[in-house]
Amino acid sequence: MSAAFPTGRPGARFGAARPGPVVLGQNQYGKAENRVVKITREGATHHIKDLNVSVALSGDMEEVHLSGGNAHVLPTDTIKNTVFAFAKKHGIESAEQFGIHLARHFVTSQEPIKTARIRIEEYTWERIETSDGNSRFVGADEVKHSFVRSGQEVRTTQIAYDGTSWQVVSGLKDLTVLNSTNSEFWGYIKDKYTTLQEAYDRILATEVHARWRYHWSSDEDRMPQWDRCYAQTRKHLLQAFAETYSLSLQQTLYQMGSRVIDSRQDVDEIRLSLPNMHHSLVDLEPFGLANDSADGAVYYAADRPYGLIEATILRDGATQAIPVDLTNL
Ligand SMILES: O=c1[nH]c(=O)c2[nH]c(=O)[nH]c2[nH]1
Repeated sequence: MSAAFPTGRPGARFGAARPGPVVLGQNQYGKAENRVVKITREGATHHIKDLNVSVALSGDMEEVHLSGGNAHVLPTDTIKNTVFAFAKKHGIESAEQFGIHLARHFVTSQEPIKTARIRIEEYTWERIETSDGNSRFVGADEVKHSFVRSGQEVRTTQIAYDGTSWQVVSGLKDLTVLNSTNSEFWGYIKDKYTTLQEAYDRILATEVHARWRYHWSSDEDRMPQWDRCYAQTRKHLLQAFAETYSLSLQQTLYQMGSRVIDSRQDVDEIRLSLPNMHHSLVDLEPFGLANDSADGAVYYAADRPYGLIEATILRDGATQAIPVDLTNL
């Protein structure tokens, strides 16, 4: 059985006029967006973990929907409390590890609960460098307890567990990158609606939204080192973006995805969603100013509409399991 994404039984027939029995379709419940912040202390040096944890449980839940009998319902309030208690009791080694702990707990501790899906967003904080080089001392202790929230990407993970198998899909969103050259776009279809000029030296910028599925699916297998895997995958994405001489964002996307699949044996599939953050040269001719992509070029950064380039890159033989629409993950 796949732990992937619970689909449930087919839903009721649509159309109010149609006669026939009504059945309960896919259902799940839980507590969404538990904002958990944990501070751990090493002397005066503090560490921060800042998570947004959403829990969705499903299983033997016909009764509560059909008659309101709550005997199988673990209250969402209890679900919330469990998230906070686990942060205290077990710590947050990584978002993935924390999600695995929670999913295992819900599925194994309550008989009616058959599957758990834990979604986590992680926000990163950087230390604030103080005027004395971040090394203020109180007694013998170096004081490090001030942070600025990183404007960079949000780390994400989704853990799905059905009591037997695991699916871990991790990722990142809002990682903004830009190449100020080494990007062209030409040779495309031209019809009567085409006005786009061919570009032989353009800016290529995007906000990387990526989800990758780990090969790990069984407690029998060696578990990946989640933090290291995240850092390496992020690095491969960035390096492939920077190192690709791009003839289209589609080509860059494929290079980014295949770099991850080639370099990380523990990743079987990656889906990338890349908005093309168009930068167009401003026409400054009316002011007697030549403006081409040579030195000192001035661009207009349009924020919408934007091209949206999306694809899944897989290890040969792997099954595509990451949903096409990443907002549904
Ligand atoms: O890299 C690109 N891919 C496209 O499909 C496209 N379409 C477009 O107008 N500009 C671009 N750029």
